[in-house]
Amino acid sequence: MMDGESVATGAVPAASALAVRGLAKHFGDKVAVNGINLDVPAGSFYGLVGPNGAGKTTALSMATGLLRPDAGTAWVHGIDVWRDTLAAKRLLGVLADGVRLFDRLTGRQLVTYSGRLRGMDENTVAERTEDLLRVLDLEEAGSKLVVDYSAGMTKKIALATALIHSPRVLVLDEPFEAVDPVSAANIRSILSDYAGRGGTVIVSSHVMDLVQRMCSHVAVIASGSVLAAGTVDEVRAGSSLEDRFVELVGGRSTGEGLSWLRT
Ligand SMILES: Nc1ncnc2c1ncn2[C@@H]1O[C@H](COP(=O)(O)OP(=O)(O)OP(=O)(O)O)[C@@H](O)[C@H]1O
Repeated sequence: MMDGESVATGAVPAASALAVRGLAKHFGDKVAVNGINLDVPAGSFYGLVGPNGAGKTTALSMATGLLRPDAGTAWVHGIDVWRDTLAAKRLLGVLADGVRLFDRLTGRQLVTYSGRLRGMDENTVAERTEDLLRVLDLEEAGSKLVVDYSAGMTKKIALATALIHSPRVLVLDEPFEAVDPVSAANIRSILSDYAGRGGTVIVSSHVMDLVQRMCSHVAVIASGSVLAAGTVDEVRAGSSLEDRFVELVGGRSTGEGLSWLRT
């Protein structure tokens, strides 16, 4: 579907891994998300891009059962996120932006806790926790308190908590922010393998080059509305995604800039 066009209401979009219809949220006078529609095909690697304050985090929070929408709803594999929140959450792994972790636990304890909370058995949780710590280069840090982690380590341990139960749909808000290049490459290959095996990944990112290389689909959001959505090739329409993004969103300053900023 292009440009978030409206669809017939009433039908449950069961074919999509994640679908949202008419999703809206305002904070006081500020319209953060302005009635958006999106369809994320199952098995896709879906990028969500947009300028700062575009509404990406708000939209993803509403789509994953973390923030109640003013209007509209979301479905995960046909399950209404706001009618059957628990069932929808079982299918989801979420890396939320800025959500507090239980940071008085060690990394290993936090990941273990997430697995146990999902009802997984102890041995599987222990095995997967070690696997995750290893591929995310957190083996040593696993016995440190999360409160003492760097920003990148915190991002990686939060990602581990989103992966432990092998969800059908992963929703990751800026998963590469503050993460070093080697860990980022490891995370990219984990996510690509996962999508290759039928999982669905939705990532928000500001790195256009990464989205262009990594994602099969992309939606461009600005001022709470979807400006374009589809496969990456459809959206970039022969240009680079970065050029297309600037063209769609505008806002490049061409003036003199900060003439006083000099040595
Ligand atoms: N809890 C809140 N209270 C008030 N305003 C909010 C709140 N959360 C978000 N907003 C506002 O809603 C708008 C959308 O914010 P949101 O965090 O969804 O943007 P974003 O696209 O994720 O931005 P970024 O790329 O900078 O992370 C912004 O104008 C923001 O100031």
